[in-house]
Amino acid sequence: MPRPPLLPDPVGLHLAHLDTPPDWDAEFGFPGPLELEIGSGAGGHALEYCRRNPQVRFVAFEWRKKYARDTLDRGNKLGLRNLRVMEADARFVVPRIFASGSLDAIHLQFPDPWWKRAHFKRAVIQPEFAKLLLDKLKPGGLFDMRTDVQDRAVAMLSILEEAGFVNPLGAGVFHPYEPEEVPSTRERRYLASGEPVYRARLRKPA
Ligand SMILES: C[S@@+](CC[C@H](N)C(=O)[O-])C[C@H]1O[C@@H](n2cnc3c(N)ncnc32)[C@H](O)[C@@H]1O
Repeated sequence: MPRPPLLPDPVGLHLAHLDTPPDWDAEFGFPGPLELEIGSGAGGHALEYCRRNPQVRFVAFEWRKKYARDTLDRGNKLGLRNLRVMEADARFVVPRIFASGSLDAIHLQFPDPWWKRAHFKRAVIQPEFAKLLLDKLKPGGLFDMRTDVQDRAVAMLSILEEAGFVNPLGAGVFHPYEPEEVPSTRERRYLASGEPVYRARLRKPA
């Protein structure tokens, strides 16, 4: 009987297996700022951000195999040396592979497809994980959050501010749209339709 085809290894497995942070200079082959995206989906933000910012070493987490593999393939076709894609649950791997104070920025865009209140407990941003992300950022580092779900936006902002992130615009205040921002795949749809997007640009205290 023919053997069933084996699934390819998850993208980024060599990093996901590590118990301690790698030497990121060796991994990328050059020094520079280190940034993280959680839930990169179809990769619209990760790919364009890496293209515009070749000096940034960018690690994108996306646990769905097809999205992760497509993003990596498209990044390779574009010749992006500064992108790593991790097909893994960010909540379990981020704690191990980034040292405290090592990240210059964290990007989290339209994270939760589960927008009902009853589903809040499944959300990526929970109090403990928010504290962990704060620890991984450098002093002054950026947390860039966007979502179209108002309830989730308010809840995430409150959890992040409670964890110690500083909102330069004042607690609970959303950030206006900036035309030079790199839109995510999902965000492009809302920019075209004019539907509201709730944005926050928070900082770790310097
Ligand atoms: C609603 S989509 C948005 C994708 C993209 N950020 C955008 O704006 O187009 C959320 C994505 O996050 C991914 N995701 C959710 N939780 C995750 C986790 N803990 N680790 C890795 N990926 C996750 C999902 O698979 C999904 O592709």
